[in-house]
Order: sequence, then C-alpha cells, then structure tokens
Amino acid sequence: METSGNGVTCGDMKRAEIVSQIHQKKSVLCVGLDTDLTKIPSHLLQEEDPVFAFNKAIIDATQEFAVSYKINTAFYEAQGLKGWQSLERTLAYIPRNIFTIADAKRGDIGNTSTQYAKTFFETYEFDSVTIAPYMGKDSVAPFLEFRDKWGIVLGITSNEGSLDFQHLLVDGRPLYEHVLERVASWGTPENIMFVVGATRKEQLAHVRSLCPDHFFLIPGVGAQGGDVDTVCRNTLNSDAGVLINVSRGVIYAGNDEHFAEAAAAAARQYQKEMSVYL
Ligand SMILES: O=C(O)c1cc(=O)[nH]c(=O)n1[C@@H]1O[C@H](COP(=O)(O)O)[C@@H](O)[C@H]1O
Repeated sequence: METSGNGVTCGDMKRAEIVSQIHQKKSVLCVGLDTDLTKIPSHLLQEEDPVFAFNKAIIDATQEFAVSYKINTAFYEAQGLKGWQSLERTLAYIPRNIFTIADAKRGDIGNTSTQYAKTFFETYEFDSVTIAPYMGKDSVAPFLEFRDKWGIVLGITSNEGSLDFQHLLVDGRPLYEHVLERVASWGTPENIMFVVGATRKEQLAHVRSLCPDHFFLIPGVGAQGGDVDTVCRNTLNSDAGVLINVSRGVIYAGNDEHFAEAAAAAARQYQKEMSVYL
C-alpha cells in the first residue's frame, strides 16, 4: 500500500472525529473523486497511473477545505484491474483524519452483503460505504456489524428517477419515509447515515425533522443544480450533521495544467459558503 498524504493509511472513524474535523475546517465539504479518463487534463494521460496522478493532485489541493472524500467505485471498476489499483492508491493517499466513502451502492442477500462489507471495510479500509436498501434489513445489517464503520443508506436520491418509487404513497406516506424510519431502527446515528439529494429542496427540512440526529450525505450541489445555502438552512443540526458532496463542480473546475489550482479555488469557495453556517 502507498502511504497517505500524512504518512499513514486510512482507518475507522467515530462520529466525534467527523464533527471535530468539521469544526476545525469550518467545512462540511465532501469532494467526490468521480475520476473519468475522458475528462482529466490530457497531459496526465502520459503518467503510468493517470487516475491516481489526477486524484493525488486534487487531494493535495483540496484537503485543507474537505472533511471527506467520496470515491465513486463505478469510475474505477470501469477500468478493470487498473481501476481497482488506482482506487487502492487513492484511498491510501487520503489523510487518515479525513472521512472516506466508498460510493458503491451495494446491498444483496445477507451472505453476499457480508462479502461486500469485507471488500470495502477490510480489503479496502474505507470508513463507509453507500447502500441501496431495497432488499431490506438482512441486506443492510452485515454492513452495520463493523465497529466504527458506517453504512450510508439511500433515502431520497437527487436524480429525476427518484420520483419513480421513492415518493409513492405506501399506507398514506411516501415510501422514502418508511425507508428512513425502518432503516434508522436497524442501527444508530453512530453507524448509519442517509443519502439525501440536494435537488430535493422541498423535502430537505422534512427529512431533517424525521431524522433529527443522523448525518446526511448530500450530493447534487453544483452540476445537478443544488446549492449550499438551501442545504445548510434546511438540514444542519447541532453537530452540523451533513456532508455535502461536490464531484464535477470541484474536480473539473479546470482542465489544463492548472487544474489543481482551479479545484482548490472551487473547494475554497464552497467552504466559504458553508463556513457562514458552522
Ligand atoms: O450516493 C451518492 O453519492 C449519490 C446519490 C444521489 O442521490 N445522487 C448522486 O448524485 N450521488 C452521487 O454523487 C455524485 C454527484 O456528482 P456531481 O453531480 O458531479 O457533483 C456522484 O458520484 C453520484 O453518483
């Protein structure tokens, strides 16, 4: 394994450590490493591992402003073995005190979910993994058995298709409300977070009232049209309680040889907007 930016590998993270990072940096920014070979600056394509070279520069440039990095595994899996190697190097490079998310949206019958949990918590030492809850309790539970690891369960997603199922009325209430309530009963605010899309502006305050204590991972700011002010005004709790993900809006802020400076400037701007509320 490569050593990280501060010389150690990633580990486990308790809620208090996440909250402490948020207060130190006055930021709830999660930088999404959705690294796409067709979008990174062309001069990096000569590197032995262009994806890692890009991520390393982005991490160096943004770690002052970010309390979390989210690695969306799709962008790595698409490259096969090389992609998994880039993922491993990237994860090892992230400073230990920054919360790491494997955005893999897993969930299957129990013994299969156990293997997914081992993948992301043992083989790769992420702090958390995103989970699709459609298969129910026994598909989520295996992820919650690991000490100081987190399951981040889809609540209301940011995309158009979230309206297909998540808002359907079941026993008079939208399906997402049942999901939040049931999933919350399977663990605690110390090991479960919920994904809540920033684009679902009308539901943000309501979801916070349903889950006052849980951390929310909030994607959809930037490229998808969500904004920091609306998210902060409606979802912050006394521990901050949110991680706001921005992927394209930070990592592709520039695409020439100054891309890292452009990413730093974008991350700094998001942090500045967040700091007003923290
Ligand atoms: O779980 C997620 O992270 C996620 C859930 C959701 O509802 N919407 C959503 O966009 N995401 C992810 O968040 C990131 C958003 O990327 P940008 O739109 O480029 O900031 C992508 O990695 C998505 O896969």
